[in-house]
Amino acid sequence: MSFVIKDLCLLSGYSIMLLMLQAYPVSSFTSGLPTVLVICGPGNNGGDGLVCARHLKLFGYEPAIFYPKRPNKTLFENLTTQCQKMDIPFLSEFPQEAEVIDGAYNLAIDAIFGFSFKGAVREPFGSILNTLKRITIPIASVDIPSGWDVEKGNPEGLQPDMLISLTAPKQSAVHFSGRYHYLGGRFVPLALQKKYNLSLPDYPGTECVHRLL
Ligand SMILES: NC(=O)C1=CN([C@@H]2O[C@H](COP(=O)(O)OP(=O)(O)OC[C@H]3O[C@@H](n4cnc5c(N)ncnc54)[C@H](OP(=O)(O)O)[C@@H]3O)[C@@H](O)[C@H]2O)[C@H](O)CC1
Repeated sequence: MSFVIKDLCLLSGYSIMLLMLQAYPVSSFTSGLPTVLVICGPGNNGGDGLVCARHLKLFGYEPAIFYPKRPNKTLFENLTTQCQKMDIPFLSEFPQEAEVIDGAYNLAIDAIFGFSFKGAVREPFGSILNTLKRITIPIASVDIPSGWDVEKGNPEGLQPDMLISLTAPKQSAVHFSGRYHYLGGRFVPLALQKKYNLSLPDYPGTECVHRLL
């Protein structure tokens, strides 16, 4: 059964936005605008970030995107255009100082790498992750904290406040120690659940997300 990646990115990105509304509602941002920094990587995890930014904007947040390595693929070009047409700013460079990020944003969304991350981090993402490790505003990681091994995690890596597992929690999720762990993406057909012996929780009613922690 082949999924259409773009649909799954769209569903995942929407699910991610729903969790933001639950865990970090606009009203909780006491210091002014609910500004959110979305850092997008070069693959589908980055695609999730683009979709999430667009939905956050619709719900009253003020996202800004840093997207340093953009694949020459129509899907990602279109997702980028959608954000541009919604006046979501794309940063031309990444603030190296953690204090600058802490001062300008109330939340960071880590949509850099998901389950295809492997090996030593290649630039510019090594520097980006080093800065993100020093910020004090909450970080929400999409699917897997970027820089973590999908199974073993990374004790020296990012320690996000929120983890949004997509489809099913990855093995590394056992190492997650933040406050919020959600499962998003109500799009796994029963046949696939049975085929991969996935024991996914039931989503109540019309919910697309499920809080695990
Ligand atoms: N695949 C699906 O069914 C869906 C996935 N979703 C989300 O997407 C990710 C997995 O997406 P994928 O595109 O397979 O890969 P990533 O986004 O995790 O990584 C993308 C690229 O990152 C580069 N990379 C990998 N390792 C490193 C490294 N050590 N240093 C620097 N860069 C690295 C690599 O690109 P290169 O061109 O540089 O080789 C990867 O291609 C999944 O986790 C979900 O979040 C959708 O949500 C739904 C469907």
